[in-house]
Amino acid sequence: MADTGLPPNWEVRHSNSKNLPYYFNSVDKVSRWEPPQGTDTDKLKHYMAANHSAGSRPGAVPGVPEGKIRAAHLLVKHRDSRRPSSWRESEIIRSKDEAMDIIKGHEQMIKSGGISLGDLAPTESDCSSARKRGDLGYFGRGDMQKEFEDAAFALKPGEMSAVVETASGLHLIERLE
Ligand SMILES: O=C(O)CN(Cc1ccccc1)C(=O)c1nc(-c2ccccc2)[nH]c1C(=O)O
Repeated sequence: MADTGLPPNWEVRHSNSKNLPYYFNSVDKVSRWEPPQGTDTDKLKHYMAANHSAGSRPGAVPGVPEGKIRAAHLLVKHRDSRRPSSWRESEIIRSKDEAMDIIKGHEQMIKSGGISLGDLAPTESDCSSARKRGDLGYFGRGDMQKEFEDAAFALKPGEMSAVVETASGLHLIERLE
């Protein structure tokens, strides 16, 4: 079976009614228009180019907007953040150095395998995306602050950035797709 880059039990099928490929899980019997989490989109891109290129842009991955990636992040704000307030604290007074100590602690816990970024974000992130495990959805170049964009686009799916500083605060970024 050609390597689609999809997680186990997932396959690419074709919807004749919509004339579009979709993704089907042969065990759970579920289907979706977007590739499931954990897809290696580079491998899927090559598979699609070789097997489903009829009518679609070369290298296109159905359900993944062209040139976009999906990432989650954990944001620790400080008193010099552009908006030193969040769902967690109405007034954030910690210093940037204190924020750095906090986010480095989160980085170590994630790197040690003790906990994932998606498990930490809901309680520890100062971003409104905390309620979505830090998931920001798909975004392209030009959508985010430049430092954030450059760090996110340098990651491979599944990788986490070092601490990234933006006007919003200090971030850890995990590329999801
Ligand atoms: O920077 C500002 O002037 C205010 N912001 C921007 C913002 C505010 C609310 C919702 C989304 C973005 C934030 O501070 C902020 N930035 C982010 C952010 C920054 C980079 C990537 C993703 C999110 N989240 C937040 C937030 O409160 O929830």
